[in-house]
Amino acid sequence: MEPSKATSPQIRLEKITYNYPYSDSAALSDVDLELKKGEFVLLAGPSGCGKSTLVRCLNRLVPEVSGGSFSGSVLLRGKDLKHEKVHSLALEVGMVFQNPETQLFSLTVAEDLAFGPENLGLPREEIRTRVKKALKEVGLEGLEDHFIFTLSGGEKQRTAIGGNLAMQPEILVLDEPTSDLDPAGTGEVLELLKRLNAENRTTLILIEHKLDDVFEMADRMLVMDEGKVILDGKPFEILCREEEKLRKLGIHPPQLTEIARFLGFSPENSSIPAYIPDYDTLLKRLKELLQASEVEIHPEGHEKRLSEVPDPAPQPRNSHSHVLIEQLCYRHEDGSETFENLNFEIKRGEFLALLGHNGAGKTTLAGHLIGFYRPSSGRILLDGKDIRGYSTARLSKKVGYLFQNPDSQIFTNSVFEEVCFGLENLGIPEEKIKKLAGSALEMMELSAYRNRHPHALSRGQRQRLAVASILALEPDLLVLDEPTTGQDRGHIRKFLDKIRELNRLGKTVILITHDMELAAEYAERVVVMKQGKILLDGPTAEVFSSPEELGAAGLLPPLPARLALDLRKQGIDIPRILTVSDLKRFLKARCPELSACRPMEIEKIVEENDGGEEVSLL
Ligand SMILES: Nc1ncnc2c1ncn2[C@@H]1O[C@H](COP(=O)(O)OP(=O)(O)OP(=O)(O)O)[C@@H](O)[C@H]1O
Ligand SMILES: Nc1ncnc2c1ncn2[C@@H]1O[C@H](COP(=O)(O)OP(=O)(O)OP(=O)(O)O)[C@@H](O)[C@H]1O
Repeated sequence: MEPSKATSPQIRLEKITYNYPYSDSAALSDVDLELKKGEFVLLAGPSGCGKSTLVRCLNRLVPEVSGGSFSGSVLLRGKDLKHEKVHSLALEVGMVFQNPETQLFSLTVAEDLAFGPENLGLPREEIRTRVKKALKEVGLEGLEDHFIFTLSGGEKQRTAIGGNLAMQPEILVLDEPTSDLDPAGTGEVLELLKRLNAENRTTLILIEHKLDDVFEMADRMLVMDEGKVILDGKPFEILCREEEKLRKLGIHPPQLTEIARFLGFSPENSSIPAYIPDYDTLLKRLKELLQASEVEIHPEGHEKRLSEVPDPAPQPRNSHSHVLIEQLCYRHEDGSETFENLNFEIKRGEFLALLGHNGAGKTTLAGHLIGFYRPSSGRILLDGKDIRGYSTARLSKKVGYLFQNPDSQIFTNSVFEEVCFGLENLGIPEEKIKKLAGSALEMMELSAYRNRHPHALSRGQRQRLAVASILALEPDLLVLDEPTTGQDRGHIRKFLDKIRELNRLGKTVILITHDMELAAEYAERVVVMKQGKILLDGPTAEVFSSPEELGAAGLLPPLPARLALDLRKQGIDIPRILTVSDLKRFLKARCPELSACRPMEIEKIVEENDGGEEVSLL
């Protein structure tokens, strides 16, 4: 939707500068910004750059609740919000926070959705209608009477979004609303946002680190750094033109733009209008390029060679069992069954990604390894020993468990104390504790915050703190439950590179994630769960070559894997591919002219290859 120049701004921020209490560095610095009604704005920026702080100015959480020193004005439809109270703005500005648990107050899902409308004093019938509609919109029909504390992470996130929808606000701010959702759930929520924006003209501000699913939907992208808005424009243009700058900030381009740009679909030349190619266009372009290069390299035909392409050689594996789960059955207190006779083995030194839809049982399974859950029947062996009699404290020496929500594992009053906490419990000498804690903080780029209260960190910083606390303990088995929430891609990669290094030194890693791109890049084995059962289990390339089975679990292979699969189906000679880097490497080897040409030159190649057919890529 093109923002109309004629309409006056719905929101206007004038010269906003803000410092949190006791903080000498500004979280926001001289921000001027206008948003029009009905705009769909994507707000990106490295972890800690001020995104959450900025949006909290819109409903006066900053500074009314946060305190600190604030200057400048926030105007909503021309009205200065200076004298407004947070609760009075709830009808106008809805906010879905990063951590859904901070905004779920009621006992059951339906009660939580009704909470806002009840506070507005709406008639009973109207409340019922709104709740029913919101339940449907967020896909929680059937779960209305479930207790909030029994919901999986993704189900909680849907409840938080539903609660806001029931309020029908004019402006909806969503802080990483899909970070805990499975790919199918993410698709549903994004469709919903598109509909709200198109049909109700709800102004949307979406904060996201992973841009793949959202950059095409937004009209406008804002990029922040160090408390300032540094880029403002159309998402595809910013992502292509400013790729280097964004990468330096830790904002990685979506896979689609990275591949598109490599293939020459790019608005870098300002005389060319921005054009986002869709999946089929990329597929067609790749097919053309690879067919042309096949004729050159293998004029005799390609069928034979497809079978010659070897799949990645299986990694030699240590056969020593690290985790052995035998006939595991687990029932929650309410009698609902998550596992029935589950069998599963993880070898020492494996890097395994555990995938599955929301509520599949991933967290429940992982929680058994640290004693949060105890089998109803069956047993779990760690290094051949039954852990039945082991306390969680004892298990935590062997198993480093990173919670889905970092706030669940932060106990102390300073960043440094937090990292020392676990080490002290292990009775390690003080000097060694200081050393281990110092290097874990450095690894997670948190040394500058060592004296700060953990809750005065941004969400991404808190997540990194939780990781630092675990890495300092140097456990043999690392269980990372969605460790990427709230992190910018730069920090995610640094962190996972570090985890990979530890894995190469012999640590076993279980990565629970909804991010297929990261699973494809880092894991050597992928296990897919569906409703408490293991649906797929195998080497990563093999699992991501089974789109139908993955689809049954609500998952989709990452874009480069899908492209390669579809090309193979069309008889093109291409091996299994998992990452954009693999795809680029393969294309560079097969079509050397591609890496050498710039966008305008690509246009020429297309004209030549198409033999006169008018297909303009740009
Ligand atoms: N309560 C607080 N007291 C002091 N400083 C704070 C507080 N909350 C946040 N900050 C700091 O303000 C800066 C901006 O934080 P903010 O949460 O707005 O960042 P963000 O861009 O939303 O980060 P993320 O992507 O990690 O959520 C960060 O440097 C953070 O450490
Ligand atoms: N205390 C509980 N009582 C009853 N049911 C529960 C309880 N805790 C979890 N469940 C249910 O068990 C199922 C598995 O939950 P789990 O948190 O393991 O899923 P998950 O695969 O980790 O999901 P997500 O990706 O959303 O985090 C879900 O349907 C959840 O609603």
